[in-house]
Amino acid sequence: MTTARAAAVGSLEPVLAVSNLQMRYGTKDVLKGVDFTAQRGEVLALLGPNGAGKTTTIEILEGFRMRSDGEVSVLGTDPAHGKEAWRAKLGVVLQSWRDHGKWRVRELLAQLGRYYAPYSTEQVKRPWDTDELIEAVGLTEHANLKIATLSGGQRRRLDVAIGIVGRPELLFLDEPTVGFDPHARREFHDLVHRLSDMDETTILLTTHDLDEAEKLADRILILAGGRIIADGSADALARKMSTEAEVKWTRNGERFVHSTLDATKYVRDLFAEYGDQIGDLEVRQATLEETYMEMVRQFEAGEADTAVRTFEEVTK
Ligand SMILES: Nc1ncnc2c1ncn2[C@@H]1O[C@H](COP(=O)(O)OP(=O)(O)OP(=O)(O)O)[C@@H](O)[C@H]1O
Repeated sequence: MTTARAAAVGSLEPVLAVSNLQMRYGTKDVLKGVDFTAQRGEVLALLGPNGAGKTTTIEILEGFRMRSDGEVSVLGTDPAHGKEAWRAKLGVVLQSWRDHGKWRVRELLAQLGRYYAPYSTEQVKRPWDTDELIEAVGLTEHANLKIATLSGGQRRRLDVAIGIVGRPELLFLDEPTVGFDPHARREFHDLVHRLSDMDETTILLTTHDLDEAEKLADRILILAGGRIIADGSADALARKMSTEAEVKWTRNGERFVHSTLDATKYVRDLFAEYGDQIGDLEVRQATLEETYMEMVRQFEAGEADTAVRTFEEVTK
């Protein structure tokens, strides 16, 4: 096979392929059969309640944790057997801060970047130029400061810089925006878009925040009850929902509320019967967020099975 052809075939392979992934801690099954794939350049958000297994999933894909069962391929390699050259193509931003407090921002990034130099290619120069990287994450004014003096949000930006200094093909971000103010959050979202659009970086991020997932991700994967219970774009998930709508109106000074699956027909019938007597009409469909939050509430109240079943019913 020619090199060009091999590259073309290679690019069609999914960057991530996960099939029937299972993880058991002691007697507790946390992942019971997780399935998904990601193509090059896609941004995926793995969303789910506390304890659903998001970090576990991401750690298995990073090669930091051994799975109990299932098939996993990350950039064509089983992470359980990934070598240095494979690891150099991954970027990882963990949840917890690894302390390098006495280092200065620029110094640390330049130092970490050296590790990636042997993996530089014609297409992808590695590492990222230190000052350009610092600018990309919005730390230019802080480049010469000791890390211990940075605020929480600035440290998180540095975490992101550490994760992308080697210009990864695939980037894992575990709850990247915790501690960001709205401005830092918006800048971070711009950075994620830039990485996926310009560098075709594939990104898998975990978040609790549906709003963030909607803003950032091409696809949202909802993990609950040990499985992916929804997989699609925010629009597709919202469209799939066939929940009841609430119709409110007044007639002769009296207020009425009615729940119905077919609001259009109900309102048509209402006008056919009462015409001009109808006032203050309001029709509200539950949003994806409301449905998701209800699922999380039930999940956190210990009703995991009910939560998953209800959510699946409304999004099927
Ligand atoms: N090393 C471990 N040993 C035993 N149980 C563990 C271990 N790591 C995680 N767990 C348990 O597995 C479940 C999933 O944890 P995980 O951290 O993957 O969830 P998460 O979705 O990332 O949660 P959060 O949103 O709170 O970060 C939890 O019940 C957790 O207590």
